[in-house]
Amino acid sequence: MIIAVASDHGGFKLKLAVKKHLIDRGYQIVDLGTTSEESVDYPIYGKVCAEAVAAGKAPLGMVFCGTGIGISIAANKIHGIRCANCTSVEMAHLAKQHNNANMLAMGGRITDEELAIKITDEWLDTEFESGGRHSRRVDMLNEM
Ligand SMILES: O=C(CO)[C@H](O)[C@H](O)[C@H](O)COP(=O)(O)O
Repeated sequence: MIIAVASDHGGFKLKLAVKKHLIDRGYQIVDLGTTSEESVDYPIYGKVCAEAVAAGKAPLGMVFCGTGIGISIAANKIHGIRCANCTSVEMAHLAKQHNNANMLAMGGRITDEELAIKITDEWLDTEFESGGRHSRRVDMLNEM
């Protein structure tokens, strides 16, 4: 499976760590930037990654900034994107089980690499609980 990833400068190092883990797990990664810790603007990278997911170039996307907040806000501007900014394994579990989040955001200045990898694995390995109230609510989001 392909996963699109992107970050600003604040999430750059965490993106590299998570990217390595994803490659070790057998995923194919499309890295849409940034390419260093030089200061850049997170809306650009949230948008480009979300557009790749919305266009079907990758079924899932991951974005990283200093807090995960700005880049997730940017990603959620794109139709069809449900980007969850997660700081715990439980949030990652529910983001997939209830919200069917197709993008995960994390903050390089908030979450250390070890926890970020646990959050990533939980999000990837949890199934969406489809067919009931959660499907109805996700359908409502998709209609907005
Ligand atoms: O967290 C972020 C946006 O929500 C960014 O990654 C930055 O950390 C934040 O905007 C601060 O930016 P700075 O230019 O590195 O001070």
